[in-house]
This record gives sequence, C-alpha cells and structure tokens, in this order.
Amino acid sequence: MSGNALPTTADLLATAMVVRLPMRTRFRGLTVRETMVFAGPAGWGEFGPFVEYDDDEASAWLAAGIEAAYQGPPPRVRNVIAVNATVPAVPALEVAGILARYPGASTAKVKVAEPGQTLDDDVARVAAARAGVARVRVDANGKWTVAEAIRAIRAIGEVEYVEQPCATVEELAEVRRAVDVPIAADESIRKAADPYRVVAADAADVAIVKVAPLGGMRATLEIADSIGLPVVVSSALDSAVGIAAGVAAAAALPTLDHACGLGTGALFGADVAVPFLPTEGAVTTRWFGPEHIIDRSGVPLADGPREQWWRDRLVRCHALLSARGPGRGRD
Ligand SMILES: O=C(O)CCC(=O)c1ccccc1C(=O)O
Ligand SMILES: [Mg+2]
Repeated sequence: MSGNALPTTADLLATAMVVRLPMRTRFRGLTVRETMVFAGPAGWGEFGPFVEYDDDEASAWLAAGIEAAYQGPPPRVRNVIAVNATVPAVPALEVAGILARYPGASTAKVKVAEPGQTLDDDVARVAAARAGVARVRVDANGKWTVAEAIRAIRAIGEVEYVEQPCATVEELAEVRRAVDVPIAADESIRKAADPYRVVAADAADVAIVKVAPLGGMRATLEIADSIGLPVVVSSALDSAVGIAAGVAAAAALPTLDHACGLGTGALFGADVAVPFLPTEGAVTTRWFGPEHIIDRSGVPLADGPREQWWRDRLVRCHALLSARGPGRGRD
C-alpha cells in the first residue's frame, strides 16, 4: 500500500463477489478456480489465494488486490506482452489442442513431474509441445529430488529453462551446477521469506515473479529491479482481474526479454470479464477501472457458505495486514 491507509473490510466487502470459474482442463489439481474480486476507486482487484493457503501467505494476495483497487496500475512502458502457452500435465495427444488456444505463441510452458505420471509421460508431452512451438520451457513445481531432476532434465533435452525442478534453494543450486539448461525459480521466490536467497545461493538464472503472492504490482517491480536476474511475470491462475495486474506489472518493467506466463485465461471456461486471450502470441494491457461493471448474472457465483468462507478469510487477512502496517505485503 506504499504508505496509504488500508481500506476497511466494510469497503472491501461492499462490492466483493466470489466466483467459481470452471477450468477447461484440470490444472494444479483444480477443475474449478474459486476467487474473489472487489472494486475500489482505482478499479477492480482480486483476492484469490488457493484455498489451502494459510492466512499469513494469503494476506500478501489481499495486499495485491487492495493495491489494484485503490492505487491502480503503475506507469507502463509497453502495451503488448508476449505470453507462453501453458500446457497442463495432460496426455501428449491433448497438447496440440491446448496449443491451439494460444494462437501465434512461440513459447510453451509444459508442466512436468506430475504425481502419478512417469518421466516417459513428461518426455512425450514435451515432444508434442516442441512439434507446435519454437521454444519449450518446463515447470516441475518442486516435485523432483536432485537425482530425479538431473535424470529428467537429461531425458527431456534442450529447453529454454526448467522452472523449480526441486523444492529448496539448495537443491536448485545443486541441479543448476549439474546441468547445462538454465534454472528458473518460482516457489523459491513467491513462497520464500527472502526471495533474494536464490541469487545469494547461485540457484537460478531466471526469476518467476507473480503479483498476487508477492503482494502487488509495485512489490513485484521492486523485486524485479533488485534481484539481478531476467524475470518472467506469471499468473497465479487469476481471473481476468488478477491477470490485468500481472499484465500491468509486465508492462511497467524497464526490460522484459522473455514470454510471460499470463495466458492462463485460456484455461478457463468462464471468467469475470472478457479474458486476456492471446493473439499473435501476446496479450494487450487492459485495466478494469472503477466504471467497469461485472455482470453477476454472467459469472458462476459461489454459493452462500463458500461466499461466507471467502468473506471471513478476507477479514482475517485484513487484520494481519493492518497489524503489519504499511509496506510490502510479504514483509
Ligand atoms: O506460468 C504459466 O504459464 C502459468 C502460471 C502457472 O503455471 C501457475 C499458475 C498457478 C499456480 C502456479 C503456477 C506455476 O507456475 O507454478
Ligand atoms: Mg511455476
């Protein structure tokens, strides 16, 4: 909130809507994405921490939503953001159908190391993606041991980078020393008490940054500015409102050399607004200002108990933010 007072919970809840967005393809174990959006004087903000997150982790997401609704986007230096196709851990035969939702994409990010699947499944999925795009990056979400990562990376072959092959910073550093492909850090930044430890440990070549878990667009820009690594701005499987903040952060970066992971609107079967669907491999900046009206009859709303659960969660996270005082959401 960079010094601004927090809005009250009554302010936030007055316009809050809890939605259940159907996924076209299962992603991160989800077939429905529940999230909350609310409006403030600068436009719409999103509060959508995954349901299993505790309040401490979730409160950074609230800071991000409040920043969007009460401060709006930072000044931008570009309007068009190249995005990767996001390929969930689907059978190889389904990859072409996913890529078709990303017309013109030259990069695909392929999920690997899905529990219950094999390295052969990963190799086949990556091969199918290579058949459709020029460049492939993979994301293991920390699921490999060091030995598994080294073996898998050798089997998968050349990729733009491997995102979060293992869970810890030390393991990332060990894998990075053992292989030639670049390593990207995601969870080691967005879930870490100290996002800069990946640099001190020589654990990554690329920093994945996400507006919601990092506590907002400005907090994301600050990390991007000081981390000393090329960044990729990615989504947190946000609705169009949260994606607008990700796109705004990407649009404000002084340099941006990699496709961003902001095309996940293509994975939803419904959204709170016209989704950010990539055309020619890119999305274009758009802001849902205070004048924007979300048509409640056009969005799948949560039922009473789920809506109350989210409202209570917002109140608890708001208490954590106000106890913490102004400053970066994650401090
Ligand atoms: O980066 C992308 O292409 C999409 C975003 C994505 O993969 C993601 C979305 C929600 C939660 C976690 C992740 C992740 O990068 O691990
Ligand atoms: Mg990731």
